[in-house]
Amino acid sequence: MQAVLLSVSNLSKSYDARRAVDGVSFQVLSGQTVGLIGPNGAGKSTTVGMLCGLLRPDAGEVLLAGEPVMPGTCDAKRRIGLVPQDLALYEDLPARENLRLFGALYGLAKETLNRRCDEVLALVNLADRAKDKPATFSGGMKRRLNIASALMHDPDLLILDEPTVGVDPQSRNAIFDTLEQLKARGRSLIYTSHYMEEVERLADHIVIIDHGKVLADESPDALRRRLPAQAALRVELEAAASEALLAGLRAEPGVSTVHANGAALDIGLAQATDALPVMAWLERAGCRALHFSTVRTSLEDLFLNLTGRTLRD
Ligand SMILES: Nc1ncnc2c1ncn2[C@@H]1O[C@H](COP(=O)(O)OP(=O)(O)OP(=O)(O)O)[C@@H](O)[C@H]1O
Repeated sequence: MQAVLLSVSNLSKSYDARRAVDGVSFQVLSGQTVGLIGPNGAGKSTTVGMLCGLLRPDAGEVLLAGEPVMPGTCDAKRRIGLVPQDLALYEDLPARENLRLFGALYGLAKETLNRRCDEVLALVNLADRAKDKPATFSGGMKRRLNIASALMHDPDLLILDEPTVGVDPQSRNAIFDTLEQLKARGRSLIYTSHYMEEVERLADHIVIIDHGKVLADESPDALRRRLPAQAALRVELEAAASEALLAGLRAEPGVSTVHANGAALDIGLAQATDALPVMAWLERAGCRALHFSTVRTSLEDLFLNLTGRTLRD
């Protein structure tokens, strides 16, 4: 059985009257990747700040291998690497010198510094740009260097706060390659995002957070089993449907959910094959469809189902 590396219990934090994090608990097992997902303002960055000991919780505690992580403590924090949402790099210092600086801050000896620079530059695929300044890098390359700097002290747990914001698709894939390599080497990761497909790709376990509270804390497979619909029928009608019609639609066999946004209907179906009977029902009810499509549901739909809102506005 995997040992518990990080244990988060009942974390809470308010900014004045606003409760940003409200009783958050979860665990990260050794070697596990946990995806922390929620919309803008859900409380992810505030949680991350407390996990790294940068922010003091109002209540609750964070233990890394049994040791408390708090502002002012040191030992446990040395085992954590943080990739913050905002880039933390010196633009006019060559990439390798940036890394040496971060390594020196962690007290690495000279030989270890040089070796780790080579290792992490190779890991993030920037070995050929070691002498160049970040000021000449693309957004994605800067992100990769930012990840490299958090890895200099070879942490057991790497925490990444929305590492793909402003990143081109090629660099995004390079970031995933790096993280997959770290996973294969047994490192533990916490990855925050408001993109479910990113979290699904990497995470062994997903914690869904909204308004500072944990809504779900399960494996991707267990979450998928909670989806009320396996497919969705999206229909654009000529005019908005009446409440009576929506109620009738909800009562139809095979229909699990109906969300209406003006003339657009998003109909959750138990099976993709329920789409045709539902279209026939709409026609019999006198609704003219201008456009329709069917899609397989994804974990993004689970968030919609749990909160009535989409992950991104
Ligand atoms: N320093 C601060 N002072 C006051 N309020 C804050 C501060 N930092 C965050 N908040 C508020 O706390 C709530 C949670 O914010 P937080 O940044 O933790 O969420 P998030 O999920 O990381 O969002 P995003 O994806 O936009 O970064 C929000 O309502 C935010 O406005």
